[in-house]
Amino acid sequence: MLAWEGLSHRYAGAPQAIRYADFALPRGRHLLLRGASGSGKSTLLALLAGLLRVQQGRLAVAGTELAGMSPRALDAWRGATLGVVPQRLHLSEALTVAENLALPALAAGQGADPERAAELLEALDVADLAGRRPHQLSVGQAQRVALARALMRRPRLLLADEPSANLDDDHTITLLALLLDAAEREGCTLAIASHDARVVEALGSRDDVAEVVL
Ligand SMILES: Nc1ncnc2c1ncn2[C@@H]1O[C@H](COP(=O)(O)OP(=O)(O)OP(=O)(O)O)[C@@H](O)[C@H]1O
Repeated sequence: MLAWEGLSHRYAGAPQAIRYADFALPRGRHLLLRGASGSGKSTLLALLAGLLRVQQGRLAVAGTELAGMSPRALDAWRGATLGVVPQRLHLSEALTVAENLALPALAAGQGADPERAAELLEALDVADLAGRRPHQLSVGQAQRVALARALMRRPRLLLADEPSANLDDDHTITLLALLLDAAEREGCTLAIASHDARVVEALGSRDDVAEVVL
């Protein structure tokens, strides 16, 4: 599902490249990417998502070798393969929850899928919030909506960058359970980047989670 070899990334003007030790995610495992601030977690997630181009080395995600793909091909691949729960949720305030869930399909030039949206909101226990706008949601509800949006197009890989940032202990534990449950139900692989000790403690001991420490 995920593997890289000889992978490094150098930002323009940076004195040196960030180098990643070779890694292959065992089948059936989720990924916990951890490391100190500035160690390169977000950069690696951006590479996995095809948002940064592979400059050096090889990177295979869900059976696709990303090095050498054109930006256009990467865009299409990303939309069909990945779901992303961003650190700041980026729900559109101008739209209702249901409309926010229609965005991924519309962005890909496809029709909205209200049945899929309803199914996900139900599974995430926020079915009654479909008509609300993001500012009318609690923190935990907004997290669920962002997760539902990430799952709309049935991704094979679900990426979450520092999902517990700004969450208290209870919300953090609940969110991790939601992410793991959703990955199980949807049959997708989860990749979480975090330097939060609570996340590391909750996920590090699970035998369905492999860790990469940067
Ligand atoms: N656009 C950029 N241009 C130049 N340098 C960058 C850029 N983005 C990140 N960096 C640098 O690359 C290194 C890795 O950054 P990255 O954001 O991947 O780390 P991180 O492990 O996700 O950190 P954090 O936990 O603080 O979010 C850091 O030294 C950072 O300063």
